Amino acid sequence: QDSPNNLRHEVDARSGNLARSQAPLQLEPLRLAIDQRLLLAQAVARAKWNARAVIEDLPREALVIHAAVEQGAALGLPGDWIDAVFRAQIEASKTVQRELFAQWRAQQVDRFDDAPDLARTVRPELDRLTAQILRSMRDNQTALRDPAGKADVARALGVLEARTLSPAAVEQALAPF
Ligand SMILES: C=C(O[C@@H]1C=C(C(=O)O)C=C[C@H]1O)C(=O)O
Repeated sequence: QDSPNNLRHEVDARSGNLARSQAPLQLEPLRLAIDQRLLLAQAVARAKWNARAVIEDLPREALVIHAAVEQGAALGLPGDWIDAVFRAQIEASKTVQRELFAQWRAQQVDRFDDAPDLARTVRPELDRLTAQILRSMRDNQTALRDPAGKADVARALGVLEARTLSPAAVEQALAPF
């Protein structure tokens, strides 16, 4: 109740910084969804490794972006913003996958016993995360698009479990924010 966060907002309110006190950042759902999407790249990579498939699937990428832009429009989100955010998530996912493939090639991994089904299991989960990312973008649209709030947003989103997997991928995923 008296968390540093609440105290900070009280101080802001008393000093007349109402805009800020009325709109505390609620970026935890967005942070989690971005993190989960990146972590899922491990499952994607395993499925592709077992199938001897290539990492990049441009028709699927176009579908992901198209669906996100359409769903985002229904939530009142601008298409160019959605486009940039999802292109970044896709590039980040491919970075994780490429790094894993490089490791597995070096270790001469043959096949995994426990690779998930990409189309039936993993992609539906990615689609669910797309919806979650869009909802939290809608819920925090003002804060996320305010250039003055960049540092706060970066702090709120910055700690991702996926960083242990690939710091480079995390940088890519967070770049549009
Ligand atoms: C995650 C995948 O790998 C790549 C990344 C994609 C994504 O992040 O949505 C889509 C297609 C692929 O280029 C996938 O194939 O589903």
